[in-house]
This record gives sequence, C-alpha cells and structure tokens, in this order.
Amino acid sequence: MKVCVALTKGRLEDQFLQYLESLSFDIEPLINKGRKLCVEAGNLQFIFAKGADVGTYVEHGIADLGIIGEDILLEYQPDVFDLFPLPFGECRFALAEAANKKPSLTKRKIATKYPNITNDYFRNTGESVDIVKLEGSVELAPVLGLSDAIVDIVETGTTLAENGLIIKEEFHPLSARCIANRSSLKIKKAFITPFIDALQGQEVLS
Ligand SMILES: Nc1ncnc2c1ncn2[C@@H]1O[C@H](COP(=O)(O)OP(=O)(O)OP(=O)(O)O)[C@@H](O)[C@H]1O
Ligand SMILES: O=P(O)(O)OC[C@H]1O[C@H](OP(=O)(O)OP(=O)(O)O)[C@H](O)[C@@H]1O
Repeated sequence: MKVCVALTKGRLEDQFLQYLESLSFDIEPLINKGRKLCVEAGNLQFIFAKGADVGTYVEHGIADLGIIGEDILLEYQPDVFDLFPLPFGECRFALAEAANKKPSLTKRKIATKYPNITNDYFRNTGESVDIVKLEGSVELAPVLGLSDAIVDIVETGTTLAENGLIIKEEFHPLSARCIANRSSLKIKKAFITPFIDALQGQEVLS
C-alpha cells in the first residue's frame, strides 16, 4: 500500500530533501522531478503543494502525511494530527515597526500574511487594531505607509533590518512539522510507522 506525503513547495521542500538525504534516503527521484507535482519513490508517493494546501490535502485524506510550516498550521488550523517537529524551518513570529516610528494616536493598522495569528495576538494584548492582509513582502507595508506595524515570521532578522524595521515583540518559536491524516494513522499504521520513525531518527530509511 502506498503512503502519500504532501510536501510544502519552496524553502521547506529544499530543507526537507536535505534532511531526507541526511537520513540516507535516495532523493534522486525527488530532485529530478522537473515540473512534476507528484513523484513516486519506493512505497512513498510525494506530492508538492503550497503550505496551506498541504493541510487541506492531509485533512481530506488525499495525503496521509504532510510536511508543513508551523506558522501555516497555526494560521489555517486544518483538522489533522500534529505529529512532531522537524529540525528545520526554524523561525518565530514577530511584531515589528519602523525604527523611527512615533507612537500612534489612532487605531493601528497591522499588515500580515497571518490575520488569525495577528487577531489572537492583539486579543491577548487588549489593543484594538485594523488588520491588512498581504500575501508576501510584508516588510514593505510600514516602509510605504500602508500600515503602522507588521506581524510576520523572522529568522535571521536580516529582512527587517535591511528595511529599517525593528522587533517590538517576538512570540511563538516555530519549525516545520510532520502532520498526519487522522484516519490514515489508524488504517495505514503499519505502512506509515517506518517512515515517521525514520523522520524522528528512530529507524533507518530504505
Ligand atoms: N526566513 C525563514 N526562516 C525559516 N523558515 C521560513 C522562513 N521563511 C519561511 N519559512 C518557512 O517556510 C515556509 C514556506 O515559506 P516559503 O517562503 O517557501 O513560501 P511562502 O512564504 O508561502 O511563499 P510563496 O508564496 O513564494 O510560496 C513558511 O510557511 C515557513 O514555515
Ligand atoms: O529574518 P529573515 O531571515 O530575513 O527571514 C524572514 C523573511 O523570510 C520570509 O519571507 P520569504 O522569503 O518567505 O518571502 P515572503 O515575504 O514573500 O513570504 C518572511 O516573510 C520574512 O520576510
């Protein structure tokens, strides 16, 4: 029986493949896939999707397992089993604003790719804000005056620094996570277990 694994395309895909290689997994078919979005390797089938869609494919049981950023998991909350963290994709959420920003006298505008996370954050602080949803390059928003501040993920801090922004608060350390479809975990347990054990360094992959 095949086990289907949904991988987040892009940055996490590269890091996951490096991690698989470090576990002695033959990543050749995955590297040489060209523009194919579905690749077989032994009894595993890998599909390549955008982060939020990885959660959707796993929730709907199309994929048994998924490799997804914790930021996406927290934002979209798919109904999946969150199995364990992986040792890459490490970053954290941060609230940031322009280094020379004067205190705002009116309701602040916060730009972000993560409206739910941002909403929860400000519900906790008790500050009422307007959230502006962006799809990327969020650091542009305060620079160009679209927002007073941003909530985004930060790793090295380079993007913030090079755009004249400073961190006001950091919250929630994040990493890539391995998630599973709830039914697959029971029905395909015997097939899934060797792979998830290997991902946790408990068994050699073949
Ligand atoms: N600077 C970073 N450091 C560590 N992890 C990161 C960083 N940026 C992104 N990630 C992680 O990698 C995941 C995918 O990020 P990536 O930039 O590849 O895709 P994206 O932001 O959705 O952009 P795109 O729309 O181009 O696919 C994020 O959800 C996050 O978990
Ligand atoms: O702290 P740093 O190491 O600089 O990394 C943080 C940057 O990485 C991510 O952006 P990404 O490259 O995914 O582009 P995006 O903003 O278009 O999503 C994130 O949104 C920050 O912009």
